[in-house]
Amino acid sequence: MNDTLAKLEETIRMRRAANAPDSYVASLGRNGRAKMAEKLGEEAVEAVIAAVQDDKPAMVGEAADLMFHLLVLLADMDLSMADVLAELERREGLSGITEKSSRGTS
Ligand SMILES: N=c1c2ncn([C@@H]3O[C@H](COP(=O)(O)OP(=O)(O)OP(=O)(O)O)[C@@H](O)[C@H]3O)c2ncn1[C@@H]1O[C@H](COP(=O)(O)O)[C@@H](O)[C@H]1O
Repeated sequence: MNDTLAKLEETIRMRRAANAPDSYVASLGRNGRAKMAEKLGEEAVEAVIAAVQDDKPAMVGEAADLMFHLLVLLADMDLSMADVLAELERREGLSGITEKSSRGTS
């Protein structure tokens, strides 16, 4: 997994465990999963708006917010980006099989 994502996941895990009052991650944890999911939805909408407006700097910022809030939600569900990447790799493997079979090779 990418180092930046791995480091951020570790920071999120530590902040959740420490539950410090000044930690944004901890405050998301205290507000509960429904609120975390709502936050992810808001960030997704902001990313959609940036894309429709073709605003590349805004898109980079919103995509970063989106990924951060996704990692927070995954952590709350005791999941991680490794689980997501494993699923993407599984799909990549499946598409390889489909491509081969459509070319008539086994
Ligand atoms: N990567 C991030 C990150 N990306 C986005 N955000 C926060 O996510 C929020 C984005 O929501 P909005 O754009 O809606 O802004 P907002 O209205 O201020 O947000 P709310 O108060 O409504 O939640 C902002 O408050 C950002 O600061 C982040 N907050 C923290 N991190 C990372 O998490 C680490 C731990 O943070 P703490 O828990 O605060 O120590 C930090 O060192 C950073 O590496």
